[in-house]
Amino acid sequence: MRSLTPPPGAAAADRHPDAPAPGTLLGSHYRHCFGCGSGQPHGLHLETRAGEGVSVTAEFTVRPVHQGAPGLAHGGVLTTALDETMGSLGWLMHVIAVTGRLETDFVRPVPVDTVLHLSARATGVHGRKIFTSAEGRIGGSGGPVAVRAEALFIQVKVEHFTDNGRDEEIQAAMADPDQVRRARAFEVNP
Ligand SMILES: CCCCCCCCCCCC(=O)SCCNC(=O)CCNC(=O)[C@H](O)C(C)(C)COP(=O)(O)OP(=O)(O)OC[C@H]1O[C@@H](n2cnc3c(N)ncnc32)[C@H](O)[C@@H]1OP(=O)(O)O
Repeated sequence: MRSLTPPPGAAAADRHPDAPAPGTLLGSHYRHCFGCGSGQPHGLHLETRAGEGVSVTAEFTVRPVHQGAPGLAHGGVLTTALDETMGSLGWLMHVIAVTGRLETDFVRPVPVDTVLHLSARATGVHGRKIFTSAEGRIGGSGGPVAVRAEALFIQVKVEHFTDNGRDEEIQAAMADPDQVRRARAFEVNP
C-alpha cells in the first residue's frame, strides 16, 4: 500500500502569488463536471471557496438522488465530494492535477438534507505529487466529523485531457473561451 503521508524531503505546498484571496468563490473548472458543474442536473454542485494558505472550504447538501441506504448518503458520493474539494486546491497552486490515490474514513452516517461542511488542505509536495487531506463536518464547520480523506494528486499537463478525453467534449471545451480561461487559471506560471 502506497503512503498518503508526505515523504521526508517533501516541501510545503506553495500558494501561487495570483491565487484568489481567501473567501473568494473558486467557481467550476468545467461546466459538466459531476462535482462542481452547473450543467450536471444530478451532480453535486459543490461551490468551493479559497481559504488561507493552500486550503479551501465547500458546502455540499445531500439530496435524495445521493442516497445509498434509505435516507442516507451513498459513501461513494461522499468520497466524490471530498475528491472534488481536494482537487480544487489546484486553483490556489496554479497547477493541473488529477487524483492518483484516495482513502476515505466514514465516521458517521450522513442523512439526506444534511449540509456537509467540507474543508481541504495540501499537506506537502514532492516532485509532481501533491499530498492532501480533507474532512466533512455536519451541523456547521465546528460540528462533528462525518467523513475524512487523504489523497495523492499527480500534476499533469493539459495533454492529459486532450489526449485521453472523448473528442466530442474536448472539441467543445476548446471552442469555449470561458473554458480556456479557466484552464489557464490552473496553469503554472501563465
Ligand atoms: C481544465 C482544468 C482541468 C482541471 C482538472 C481538475 C480535475 C479535478 C477533478 C477531481 C479529481 C479527479 O477525480 S481526477 C480523475 C480521476 N483520476 C484519474 O483519472 C487519473 C488516472 N491516472 C492517470 O492518468 C495516471 O496514473 C497518473 C496521471 C495519475 C500518473 O501517471 P504518470 O503521469 O505516468 O505518472 P507516474 O510516473 O506513474 O507517477 C508519478 C509519481 O506518482 C506516483 N503515483 C502515481 N500513481 C500513484 C498511485 N495511484 N498511488 C501512489 N502513487 C502514485 C508514482 O509512484 C510516481 O512517484 P515518484 O516515482 O515520482 O516518487
